Amino acid sequence: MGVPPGPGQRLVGGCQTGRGLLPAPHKLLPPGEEEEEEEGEEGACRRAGPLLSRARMGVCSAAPHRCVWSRWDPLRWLRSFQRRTLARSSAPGALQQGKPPGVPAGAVSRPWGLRPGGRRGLRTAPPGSQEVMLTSERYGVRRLPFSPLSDSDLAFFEGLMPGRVITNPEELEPFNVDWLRSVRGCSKLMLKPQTTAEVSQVLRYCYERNLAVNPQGGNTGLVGGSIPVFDEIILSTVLMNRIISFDKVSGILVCQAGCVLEKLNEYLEEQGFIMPLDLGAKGSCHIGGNVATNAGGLRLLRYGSLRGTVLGLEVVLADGSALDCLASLRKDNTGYDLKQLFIGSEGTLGVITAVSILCPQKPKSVNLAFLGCQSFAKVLETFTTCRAMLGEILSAYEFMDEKCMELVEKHLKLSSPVAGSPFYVLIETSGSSSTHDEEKLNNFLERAMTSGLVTDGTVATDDKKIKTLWSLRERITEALTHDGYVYKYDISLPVGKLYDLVSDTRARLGRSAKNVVGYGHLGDGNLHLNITADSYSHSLLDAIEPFVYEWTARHNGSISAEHGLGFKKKQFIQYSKPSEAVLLMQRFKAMLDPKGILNPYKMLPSSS
Ligand SMILES: O=C(O)CC[C@@H](O)C(=O)O
Ligand SMILES: [Zn+2]
Repeated sequence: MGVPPGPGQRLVGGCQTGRGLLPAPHKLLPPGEEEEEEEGEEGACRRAGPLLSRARMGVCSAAPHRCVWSRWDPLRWLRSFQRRTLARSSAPGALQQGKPPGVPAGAVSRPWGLRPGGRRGLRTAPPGSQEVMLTSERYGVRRLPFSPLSDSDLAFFEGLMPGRVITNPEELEPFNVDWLRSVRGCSKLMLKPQTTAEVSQVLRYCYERNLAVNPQGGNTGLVGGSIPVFDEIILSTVLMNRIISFDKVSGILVCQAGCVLEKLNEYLEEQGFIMPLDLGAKGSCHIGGNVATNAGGLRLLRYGSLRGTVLGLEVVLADGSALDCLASLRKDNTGYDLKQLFIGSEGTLGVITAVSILCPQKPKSVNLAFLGCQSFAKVLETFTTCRAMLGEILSAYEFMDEKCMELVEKHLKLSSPVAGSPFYVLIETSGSSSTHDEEKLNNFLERAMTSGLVTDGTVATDDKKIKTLWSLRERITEALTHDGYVYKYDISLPVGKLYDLVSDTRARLGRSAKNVVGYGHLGDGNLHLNITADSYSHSLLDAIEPFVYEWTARHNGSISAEHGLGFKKKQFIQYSKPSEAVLLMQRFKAMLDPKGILNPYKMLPSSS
């Protein structure tokens, strides 16, 4: 299904390097330009769709095959894009079966570089083989007076869930260290319940015995919230992975907390639906953990936060009592909305065992534009323009700076089809009519290019290319871990100020940091400021904190947009919440967990 070349244009077919053929059209060359043949091995070129490039020549070094793109008139391309849209819309059965970002059904991604099944393991070379320092030593934490684990405790748990009681230190190791290799605990026991009743029995026992418990999902958190600080018992949701029900009429899914986000999405896609959230960690993270941290991710701009899409929860409280608020209703105004207390409570108030969640229809048409901007002001103006012109079909607006792209290329060997700009934006549309969506996207792109908001770019409309482009953004976190020790900041700010924090931090740290990068969910006003160094250093940390938090508070931002406070940020909550609010949170904690056994040392400051 080729696309007819526009007047004066020659269509250059797929990358014809032996057997590896990219579906035509691969690229469009203006008249008079010769395609440069590059030496390359067999294989498919991973470059995304047609390029919008202003007078530039570059080489896509996607291994193992290399291809070339050439000088190019964006408007000519746009016109050809419009013609294709029209041609497609008049063809029978022209609806494009687009896919949302992420992996095609059946494929297993390795987000965060994780192996499935909750075991950490890097897709690429490990970021560092050094031993991770114990959190208690690095941060000077004192153990609270919980009971130590006894042989009779082990005998009780073994009797309760035979074969699902892990005590082997080697087996426990990956669950005692976070994926970033920045915090480490020394738990001697991990339990793998399968049912809510088992979670209930475990907690009842722990509560009576005064044993501390660390709930853990896919262990993909970035603030040390799911790793024990001392010897807390790890309560894993890994075997609680059953889908309980899905109602195709309402789109409401009910499932256990340990279901992996990507698996849920695959299950829903088969029924014509998707999960309302999508994260880089989707291949490993558990829905219970997503809800416990109120994870945001890449689709929040379109489908809103979990505070809106989660309709009900089942939670086991610290004393073992189960709270069944697993409603599957869009509307329910009977009393306080208790589930909201547990969403984002990071396992400190109860253990989420099941979730009821509202899922949107799978969009029939998805397009992705990856564009280069010459300044952050242009990134902002591009956002306001696309929001106005794309309206309801806009489903993601992500940005990243050139440093991010450099690191993704350097450490992961991914190649970007668009280069040479200080900023990049990724704009996704999701809708129900490809003709309508492409027309809107065309109009927007034309405006963005003719007005100079965007100087370079590419557009993808098929699943594979969309996925390739998304990985440039989704794998930044992974690339950063290969750059050294990473200091992470997940900040909400008035969108106009978003990048000032990156520039100010860069200027402040000078050469003491290896790299200071900024990227994130611009459409949600969420910046991911990441700083890398060869290794962890107290003095660098002192130069960053509390500077970043003070800066954020001064600009009315939040020091945790979507990652939570976990262990690493809990002492800084006052930069975003007044002391009265923190006090009230501590009172809720004391009421629901009077002995403080649930995820101790996390989220709330040690003393107010
Ligand atoms: O690594 C980070 O700082 C951000 C991770 C994640 O929230 C993302 O948006 O990619
Ligand atoms: Zn994020």
